Amino acid sequence: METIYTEKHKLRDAKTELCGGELVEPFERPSRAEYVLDRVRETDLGPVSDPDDFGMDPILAIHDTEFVAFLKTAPARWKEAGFNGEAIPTTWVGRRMSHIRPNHVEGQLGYYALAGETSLTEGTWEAAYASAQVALTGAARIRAGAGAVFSLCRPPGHHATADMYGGYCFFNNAAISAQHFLDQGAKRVAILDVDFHHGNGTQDIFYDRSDVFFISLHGDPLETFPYHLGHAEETGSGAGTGFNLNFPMPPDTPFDVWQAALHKGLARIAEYKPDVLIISLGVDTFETDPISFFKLKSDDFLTMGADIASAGLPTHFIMEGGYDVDEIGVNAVNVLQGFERAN
Ligand SMILES: NCCCNCCCCCS
Ligand SMILES: [Zn+2]
Repeated sequence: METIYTEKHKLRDAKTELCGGELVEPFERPSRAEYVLDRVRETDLGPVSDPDDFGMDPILAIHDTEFVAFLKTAPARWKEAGFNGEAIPTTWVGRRMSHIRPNHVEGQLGYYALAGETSLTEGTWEAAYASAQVALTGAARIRAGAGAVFSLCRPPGHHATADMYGGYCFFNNAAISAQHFLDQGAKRVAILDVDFHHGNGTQDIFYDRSDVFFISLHGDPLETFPYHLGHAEETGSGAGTGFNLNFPMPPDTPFDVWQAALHKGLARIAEYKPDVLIISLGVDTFETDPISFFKLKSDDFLTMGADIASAGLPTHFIMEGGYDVDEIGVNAVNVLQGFERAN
């Protein structure tokens, strides 16, 4: 299986994350992509290629122009406003408050942020742009006939909506890939999000549409991030009713319970008959992941990959989360190897 990767992910190198009332070293750090790349090479998974550049249009097909411009200018504006640390929001649109966008960068941070752990820094925009190109290049490989491809995206994307960032995400790489497939002639795209955290951004983007079927297996939002979306009763709206499927699961969920939900999701994907399957591949479902609470073991990721292969669809794997840095390479590539062996 070919891997698409770029060194430009290193431009996203925030020094602080707000966690537990402290500024800590971010969990979403450059070494994550390097561990995965090392494992790709160690296992001879396949060639590693640089991304092509598809420009801004596929990003703007998903994200609002003002939001994209904000991400680009906010770090410099933050400094000009006299703040010394990295740009972290401190105010949000509370209940029954106005949705008029403030002028001041401090107000705009809360207007565009859905969470406060993710600092905005110089280089973030460029890294997010490059990550989207990694996704788009993977999509192009599938369109050119590849049965499967791995877009080693960093920063991740599944928490980003059309006009909000957070949860370490800025541009929604899976959504950008899905829209690109549709713009290039696909009729139906399924996105299966196996990251521990609900893909609130991807759900939000396609919630009222039937041409993208979004399925997510994740920690119950009553107990974990993103907290404010991801419940089972969220099944889509308008034309999208029935094309959104959430499987929230409790703390300490073991693989057999998780896999039962996967099989239900794969059955619904088979009924939907998509032209392509996009996998939002987060491996923070791992038993020792520092910010999650499922109990998958490394071998379970091999089984996960084999189960995904059983769908028999062209499959675009897009890297999302996974934070137990040492193990992230083994677990992510185990999914890809399990997929390959089953094919
Ligand atoms: N103190 C940790 C809080 C983490 N909150 C954001 C989690 C984003 C996961 C992206 S896959
Ligand atoms: Zn996650």
